[in-house]
This record gives sequence, structure tokens and C-alpha cells, in this order.
Amino acid sequence: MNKRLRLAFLIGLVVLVINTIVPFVLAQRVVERQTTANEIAADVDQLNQLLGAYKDAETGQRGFVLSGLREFLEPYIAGRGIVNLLLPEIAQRLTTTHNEATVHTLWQLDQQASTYQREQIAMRAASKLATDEDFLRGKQIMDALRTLIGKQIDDANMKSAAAQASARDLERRTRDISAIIAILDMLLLGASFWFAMRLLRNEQYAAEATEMANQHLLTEGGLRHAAMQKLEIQADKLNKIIDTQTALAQTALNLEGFLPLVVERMLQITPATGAVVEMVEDDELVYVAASGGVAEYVGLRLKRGTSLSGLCIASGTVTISEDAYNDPRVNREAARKIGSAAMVVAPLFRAGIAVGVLKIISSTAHAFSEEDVQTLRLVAGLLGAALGDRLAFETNAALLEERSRALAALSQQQSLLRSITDDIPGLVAAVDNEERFQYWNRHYLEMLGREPALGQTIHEFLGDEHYARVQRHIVKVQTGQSVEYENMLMTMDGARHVQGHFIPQRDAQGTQTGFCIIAWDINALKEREMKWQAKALVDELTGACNRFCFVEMLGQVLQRRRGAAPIAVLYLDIDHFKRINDTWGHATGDSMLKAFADALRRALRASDVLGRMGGDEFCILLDRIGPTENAGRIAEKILAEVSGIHTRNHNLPAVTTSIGIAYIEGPAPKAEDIIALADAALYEAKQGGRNQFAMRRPTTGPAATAAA
Ligand SMILES: Nc1nc2c(ncn2[C@@H]2O[C@H](COP(=O)(O)OP(=O)(O)OP(=O)(O)O)[C@@H](O)[C@H]2O)c(=O)[nH]1
Repeated sequence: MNKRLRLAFLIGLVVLVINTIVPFVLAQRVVERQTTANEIAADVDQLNQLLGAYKDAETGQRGFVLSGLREFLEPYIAGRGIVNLLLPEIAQRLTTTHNEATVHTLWQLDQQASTYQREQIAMRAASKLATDEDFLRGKQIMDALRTLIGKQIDDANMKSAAAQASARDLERRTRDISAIIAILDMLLLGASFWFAMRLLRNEQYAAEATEMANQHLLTEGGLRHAAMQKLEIQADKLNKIIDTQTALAQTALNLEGFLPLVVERMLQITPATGAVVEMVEDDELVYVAASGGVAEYVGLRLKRGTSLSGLCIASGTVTISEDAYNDPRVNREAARKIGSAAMVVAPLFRAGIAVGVLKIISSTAHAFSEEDVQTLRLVAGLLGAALGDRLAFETNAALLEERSRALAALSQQQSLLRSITDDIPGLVAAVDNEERFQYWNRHYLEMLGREPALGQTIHEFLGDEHYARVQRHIVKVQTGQSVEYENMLMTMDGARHVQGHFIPQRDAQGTQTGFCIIAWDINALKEREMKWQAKALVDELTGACNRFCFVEMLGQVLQRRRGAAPIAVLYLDIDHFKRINDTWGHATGDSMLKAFADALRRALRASDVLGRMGGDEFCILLDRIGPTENAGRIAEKILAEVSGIHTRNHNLPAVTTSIGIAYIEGPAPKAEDIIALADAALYEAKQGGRNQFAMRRPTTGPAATAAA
């Protein structure tokens, strides 16, 4: 069964149940309450009758009335325990009579009695009262009973009235509920009816929709079949286009090869009777490839402005002329000449510029469909892409050639650089900003017996000790400054002097990319220089300082001299040296000069400076000499040593010397003036007879002369 119908049935069933059972139950309850009220009213009536009878009865008849009263009261006594109420009242009344013993007995019994016994006692008391001739007492008791029972009656009456009111209320509510149920009934029935109608209508709609769907499916089926056929045709066309693309690829971008191929293929995939590729040349369009009815016109030139093709190029969109003979945009004369009654022209783009057109023509007007236009557009796109590829190919080829040239040039430059740097008799290397070797020449291997690895750092290559010696130069070059330095380098031939240059390297934008290292061996140069330096300062014959050196050293001593520390400069000359030369020969003269210098050295401290001023003249600088006596003592020592030359070397004649002393204490004159002062003192010593010394002070003139 339909789900909705089942629901409607269920709702109806619920309505029926409510409609039947609820009023029934309510009516039952109304009847029950009315019955209870009627019963209570009947009881009350009977009691009233009994009480009235008792009141009106003769003494002899009262027992009969009370017995009826007892019967009436029994269900109340049993059910509601009225004896419990009556008994104390009855006992109270009885105490006023003379039958006290009976009352006492009754009272005691009452204390211990069960409910049943109390009933019995009450009955007996009532019977006794009934036989009592004292009407007044009986009347009093009956009044009391009436009061008590009347209260019960009042309660019963109230309850009866309440029950009746409740019954009426219930009756009214039942009516109300019935009315509501009836309304609900109607509503539900209406809803069920509406629902059922709705269901029916929906089913009708469903049937109609099914019918329509079926109809639609039938139509669609037909359409789909037609569409499939159309798709098959399009697929066939696309296959041919793909074939064309493949063929284009196979022509290896040969323009002369693929343009004829395209125009031929257009005849197969469209109803065209001719196809042509026209390319722009200045203000003309040239037929570069043609097929079908226009095949013979290859090479034809037409003015761009007067043709549909020109319009197509200008607009950059596919342009269609369905009836070319009557189309004002078309060069009608030319159209008639080539038999083109309808034509579609698509632009050919190369690098975004329309450079030509692909055109299909037909000898009949309105020959081309929208699909044909689409096909033309596709092939034109293909052709444009091929033209672009051709362009890209040509560009790539040019770039490749350029790159090859650049690479060749680079390679040439590199070999040139290699040959140049390898020929340089020194170390040449390039490092990046992280001090990693990028390039080095073969002299690393030749000179050091090892070479860096690509990417190895200078630190790694040189080791800690050597790196520490060049680190400050590296720091400097990394700030962009060229650095020149001299250093000792451990080579295959031992430690050698090298002169190094660090030169910053920059890229085209001027950013530093690292630095270049050039270092060459200057060991020989250095040694020569040292030799020259030595020669320049030292007298070769005697090993003493030359004059220049002595003056320099005297100048330095004067410069660093503090306070008035005395110094002395001694000027010495071998006495009659000329005679030695003349007598013993020049060689002996030289030997004498050497022996003389040695004798002087023996008389001096290591810190004293000995200089040969020229010929047989020598100077001695005594720094921190102390008092003048010290200078005199040294002079005497010298005189003694010189006189011992012959004793030491018998090949040399005995000689003496004269000594001039310049003693400086306090402010000192210039070096040359001090020497002149000493020379002046020497003159004095010579004048004094030789083999002695004379001393002078700057300010005092001749200070002292002493003979040996
Ligand atoms: N053998 C030798 N003789 C030299 C050299 N240089 C200078 N002489 C000579 O030393 C001599 C110096 O003589 P003087 O100092 O002028 O005179 P002297 O003979 O020493 O006499 P006095 O100085 O007055 O005692 C000259 O004959 C120079 O030719 C040298 O390097 N070797």
C-alpha cells in the first residue's frame, strides 16, 4: 500500500477510537456519580423518617423504631466507625441516670473493647435507652443522636450536591469535548479528504510527468542519435586535423612543405572547392599556397585594402561572406575570376600579429556551415602555431648559434686565461666571498707540491698558522680594497719570501663576488736587497758601519736620548798610515785596517757602535758613557789594543792611533756637529804628538788632552 494512504488510514482509525470511546467513558462516569448522589439522598430520607418516627412514637414503640434506626446505622457504624463517636456521648448521658453500675460496666468495657464489642455495647445502651421510661432522658439522647447524625446527613447532602454539581460539570465538559471532537473529526476528515485528493492529483501529475519524460526521452534519443552522427562527423574532421598536425610536424617546419599540405587538407575536411594561404607582403596579399579550383593562382597578388582577406587581417577575426558575388566587402571581380561564390577567411597569427590568412572558398553561395567555420578556425590556429614554432625554431637556432659562439669564446678565453696564468711564474687563484677556491693555476702544484680542491677554503688550504698571517689582509680585501703584502711561504724549496696581492673581484653590477690572489716568489730579490742593504750600511773591508750608517745611528741615539745622559763620540786615525801603505804595500795596509778595527772592537762593549768614516779614519759611539773619566779609560784601552796589533800579528808593523773625543753632557748638538767636534779633538791629539787622545765638550772648547 502507498505510504501516504497508510498514514491517512491510521489517522482515520485514531479519530474513530477517540470519537467512540471517550464519550462512552465520560457518560459512564456521569452515571456513576449520579447513582452515588441518589443513594446518599435516599439514605438521608430514610434516616429522617426514622428519627421522625422515633420522636413521634410511644414509649413502647420506640424500641421498634430504634431497632430500625440501628439497622439503618449498621453500615455506617461498620464502615465509618460512628460508634466511636456515639459511645462517649451515650456514656456521658448515662452517668446522669441512677443506673450507674451499668454505666460503669459499660465504660470499663468500652476502655478495653474491640470495635465489635463497642458496637455491641452501643446497641445494648441504645436498647436500654429504648426501654427507659424516662422519655425526657430518651429525648435528650435522641436529640444528641439527631445532632450527630444530622451532621452526617449534612455532610452527605453536601457531598450529594457536590456529586451532582460534578456530574453536571462533567456532563457539560463531555458535551464540550464531544463538540471539539466533532470539529476535530470534521477537520481530520477534511484533511484526509484533501490529502487523498492531493495524492490522487500527484499520481496524476506523476503519470503525466512519466508520459512527458517518456516523450522527452524519445525525442532526446532521436536528438542523441543525430548528435552522435554529428559527433562522428566532427571526430572524423578532427582526426583529419590531427593528421594535418602530424603531417606538419613531419615537414620539420618547412614552410614550403606544410602550406600546400594544409590547403589540400581543407578540401577534405570542409565542403570547400578551393583553399588558399595568403601572406602579407607590404600592402599586398600573396597566394603562397592554393588548392582545388584556385590551385593555379599561386603567386597571385591582390591589394589588401580591396579584399575580404585584407579586412580579415585588419580586424583579426574570422570573416565570412556567404554570398561573395553580392557582398560589397568583397573584391567581386576577383571573386568571379576565381569562382568564389562563398568564402570564409581566418587570420594567421605569428607572435600576436596577423601575418596572413587561411581562406576556403566554394563555387556555390551559402556553402559553409558553422562547423566548417569552426574547422577553419582550428586549422588556422594550427597553422599559426606552426608559423610561431617556425619562428621560435628560427629564434632558438639563432640563440643556439649565439650561445655556441659565446661558449666557444668563453672556452677560448678560459684556455687563454689558463695558458696566461699557467705561464705566470707565480700563484694565481680566485676565491669567492666565502674564501673558497674557484680557480687556481698550475704553479700551486709546482711551487707548493699541492693544490687546493675546488670549493676548499683558504683556511683549510693554508692551515691555522699560515692563515693567521694573512687573515688581516683577507679582511681588508673583503672590504673592497686591494691589498699588497709580503710573507714567508713554505714551498717545495723551503721557506721563501713571497709577495702577495689580493684584488677584489666584482660582477657587472659592481657587487663583490670574491677576490683574486696573485703571489710570486721574491726570495732572490729579497736576498739581493738584503745584500745591497748590508753593503750600503757596512764597510766591506772592516765590517764596521760606513759613515752614512754611523751618522744615522748617532742620530737615532740622540733622538731617543733622555735628559742629560752623557754620550761620547771618538774620532780615530791610524798614525802615519800612509807610510804603511807606502812601505808594506796596499794589501798590508788593508790588513792593517782590518786588524785595527778588530783591535777597536776588543776595546769596546757590544752596544758601542764602530764606524769607518773613510780611509784610516774610524768613529766610535759610546752611549750612556757616564763621567768623562770613563771615556778617557776607553780611549786608553783602545790605545793599548792598537799598540798590541803587531804582537798579535807579526806580519803587521807596530802602529799607534790618535783619538779625538767629543763628550756630550746636557743638550746635544746635531750628529754631524758632534762628529766635527770629535774630529777637532783628534786634530788636537795629532798636534799633541799622536798616540794619545784629546777630549772636547761642545760649549767649553778644548776640555782635556791626555797622552798615552
Ligand atoms: N791600504 C789602504 N789604504 C788606504 C785606504 N783608504 C785610504 N788609504 C790611504 O790611507 C792614507 C791616509 O793617510 P792620511 O791619514 O792622510 O795621513 P797619515 O799618513 O795617516 O798621517 P796622519 O794621519 O797625519 O798620521 C792615504 O795614503 C790613503 O791612500 C784603504 O782602504 N786601504
